[in-house]
Amino acid sequence: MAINKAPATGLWAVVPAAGQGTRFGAELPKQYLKLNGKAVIEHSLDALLGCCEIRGVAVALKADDPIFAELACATNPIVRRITGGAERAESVELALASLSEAQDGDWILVHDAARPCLSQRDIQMLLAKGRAHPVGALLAAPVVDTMKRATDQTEVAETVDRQVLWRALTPQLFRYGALRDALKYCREQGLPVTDEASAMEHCGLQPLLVQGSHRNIKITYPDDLLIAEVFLAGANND
Ligand SMILES: Nc1ccn([C@@H]2O[C@H](COP(=O)(O)OP(=O)(O)OP(=O)(O)O)[C@@H](O)[C@H]2O)c(=O)n1
Ligand SMILES: C[C@](O)(CO)[C@H](O)COP(=O)(O)O
Repeated sequence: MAINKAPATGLWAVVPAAGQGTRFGAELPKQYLKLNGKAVIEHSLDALLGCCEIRGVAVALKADDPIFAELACATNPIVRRITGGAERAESVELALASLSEAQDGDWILVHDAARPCLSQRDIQMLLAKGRAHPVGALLAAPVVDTMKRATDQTEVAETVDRQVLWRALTPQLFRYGALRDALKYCREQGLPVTDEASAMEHCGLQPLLVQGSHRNIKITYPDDLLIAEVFLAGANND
């Protein structure tokens, strides 16, 4: 893999793309579905590759993935492919391990392949605020609905104060060594990790929430693809 030359502390990216897209229910994993003429994952990678500070991008794929290699972004010299794991956290851990040139103090952006509407503005804001924070940061969006806690019978137990509730987005930005250590600790302890911030939280750390665009959706269900089409078409007005 060629490496972008950049001074000082390094910046690298990891893209978990080894999911099946079970909830989406398409024949292909959702990251390979067409969105405005390109695969979903190409949009996600293009956003990262637009950040010229990034030295290398490790993409975690399912074993024997036949599709990624056919995409134009697969030939980008700073993109490397690795085989992911059964869970997203395992895919991220394996991708981190493949970045053998990275130093413990370098920064890592972890971004879902399934989030194709990431803007340069959000990447730059996350980098500026996250690198100034001792732990690191994640893009996030405040919840917009009234939030209820449910009983076991799916009745309302209480209304939860939404002022303190945020939706976790990606990218998430952490130091290479600290993130590797946190993911390893959670794996060994059997702790649930649905995003990188949760691994850091299990280690007693408090990542910074950086408010990002509500357009940075994760493709989960078929309707999300239609919404992403509209968001991408209007991306210049973001
Ligand atoms: N074992 C896994 C599972 C998920 N992912 C990636 O993590 C991101 C977010 O996961 P999610 O939206 O849950 O994707 P899927 O696991 O594909 O979806 P589903 O849960 O509906 O099967 C996606 O880019 C997905 O490809 C991964 O790299 N490795
Ligand atoms: C990392 C993530 O995108 C943050 O919202 C999300 O946790 C991954 O998706 P999942 O649906 O929880 O697997």
